Amino acid sequence: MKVVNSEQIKQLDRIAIDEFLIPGIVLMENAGLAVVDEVLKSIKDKENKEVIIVCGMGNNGGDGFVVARHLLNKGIPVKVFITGNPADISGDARKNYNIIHKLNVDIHILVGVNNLKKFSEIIKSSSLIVDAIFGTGLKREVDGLIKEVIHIINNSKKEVIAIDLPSGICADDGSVCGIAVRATKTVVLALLKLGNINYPGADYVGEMILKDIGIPNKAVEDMSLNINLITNNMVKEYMPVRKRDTHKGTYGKAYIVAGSTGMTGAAILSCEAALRSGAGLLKIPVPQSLNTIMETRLTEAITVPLPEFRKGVVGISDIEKIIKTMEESDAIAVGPGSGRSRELEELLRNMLEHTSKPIVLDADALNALADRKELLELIRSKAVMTPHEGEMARLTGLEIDYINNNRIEVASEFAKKWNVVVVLKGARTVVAGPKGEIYINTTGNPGMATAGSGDVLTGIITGLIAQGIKPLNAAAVAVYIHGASGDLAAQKVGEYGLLASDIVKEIPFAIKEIVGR
Ligand SMILES: NC(=O)C1=CN([C@@H]2O[C@H](COP(=O)(O)OP(=O)(O)OC[C@H]3O[C@@H](n4cnc5c(N)ncnc54)[C@H](OP(=O)(O)O)[C@@H]3O)[C@@H](O)[C@H]2O)[C@@H](O)CC1
Ligand SMILES: Nc1ncnc2c1ncn2[C@@H]1O[C@H](COP(=O)(O)OP(=O)(O)O)[C@@H](O)[C@H]1O
Ligand SMILES: [K+]
Repeated sequence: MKVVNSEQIKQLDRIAIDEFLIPGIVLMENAGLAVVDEVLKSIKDKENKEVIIVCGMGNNGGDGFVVARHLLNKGIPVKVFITGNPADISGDARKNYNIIHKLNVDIHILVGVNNLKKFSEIIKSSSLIVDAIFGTGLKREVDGLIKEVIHIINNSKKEVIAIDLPSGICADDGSVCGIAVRATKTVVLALLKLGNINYPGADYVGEMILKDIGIPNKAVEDMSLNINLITNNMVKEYMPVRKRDTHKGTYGKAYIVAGSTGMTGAAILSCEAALRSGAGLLKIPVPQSLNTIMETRLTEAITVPLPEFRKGVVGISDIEKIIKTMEESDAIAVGPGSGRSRELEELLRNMLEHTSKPIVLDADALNALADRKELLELIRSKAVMTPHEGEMARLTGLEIDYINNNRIEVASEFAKKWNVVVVLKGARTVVAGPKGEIYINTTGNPGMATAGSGDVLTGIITGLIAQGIKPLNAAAVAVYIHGASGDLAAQKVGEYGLLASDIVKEIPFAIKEIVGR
């Protein structure tokens, strides 16, 4: 599903109007009608049906005027509040204002303190508020009278239906521009905006309903939009069908280089997650002294004991064996719980130099790359890097705050620069491909902010690549499954006590629920 920023929706709007000759007022009519549907649903069982519509001076306000007209026609009592001088309304919004003016709709103009008091009183006795102050045209901090208006709306505790975006949320990144309406429901028009799904905006939208307003699909296709929301359908499309006449070799061999003394758990979580995601076979190189514990904990994996660099850390004295196993595999991962050492850097250098196989780089492998940036040059192709913002900061030298405020741009620039797939983890994980492809994930919950959760993700990505899914798609599908597994786990144990191992246990059930098998 496509996601747009304010510039892209403006451009799409222009294409629909100028190239496909759909009058803007028709789109506005469709937008208003889409909102009316939702308003009627909401007030259906209410005795008091009075609807307050708060309109701004742009097209979002224009949508609000259309809503007013149709509600009036259905006998619903409506009051319209306008946040400025109606003389300043122009274009299609002006036409719709003129119509409701002619129809003698009860229109109030919001100016001055007394006026706000009246507004506050009137909404107390209403049933529902429609927020049509700002949509994608919000440009600067909200202040003055409109700030007060939004404050009153939020304090009213009334049900609020926002048109397109809760007013005050920036369409481009979900930031709050001073203050924003806390909506119960947001009717999103035509396409999802980044502001609807990115935090903190996502916390303000309430229930999100996406409505068609008649923009031709062809116009959307012609724009080759690059930002996508990962959906159930995408996962269904890419998860391989398990045909009857197959065997474990069909589903690929994974090779996970992970774990060291004190961090065997990371290896176990990654390995179990890869197997629970459907990989046919899994091998793990193990420092000799840890072999017994790994064998005891990993029933289904094959451990490959190797000489140690120091106790509990895989050495590279038998690098040929590592390279051979690596090349016999379909997907490789390196890093979870590997520990930071010169030896790991050398191991990684050898792996990157010798492999032609897709490789997932996580945790200590990312630290090694941050410490020795020249190793990044060795990544030739098909690598998936899974940094959280801290690891991304070390890799790029950027401030964490900057990364968090520009997650898509940072992930995408890095992916393009190094020709890799980047999974920038967090509350809205961004998956970026080397050609500018972007996938955003909305599954998952804060219970997943727990030790080992990222190791599970690495296992899922590796397991999916082993099954033949291309790295970019595997990364996108994996973050969705990872989040969905975390959501199932949270349903059972809540968010506080959720452990990474709870996420692993839910992987098969999440896949079954999404894929249906
Ligand atoms: N895309 C589509 O296909 C369709 C889109 N449609 C709808 O149009 C919406 C976009 O409309 P839009 O572009 O007119 O912008 P909108 O959100 O109404 O805001 C602009 C107004 O707000 C003002 N303003 C801005 N910031 C401010 C601030 N901080 N404080 C105070 N004022 C501020 C700004 O004033 P200015 O900066 O110009 O002085 C201007 O007056 C979109 O979300 C959807 O609902 C549908 O009608 C059908 C088809
Ligand atoms: N609030 C949240 N909502 C959704 N997912 C989250 C949230 N917090 C963390 N996660 C997910 O949990 C994982 C944490 O990974 P990471 O920070 O690497 O943990 P660790 O290093 O302990 O394994 C990431 O996939 C991240 O996207
Ligand atoms: K709005």
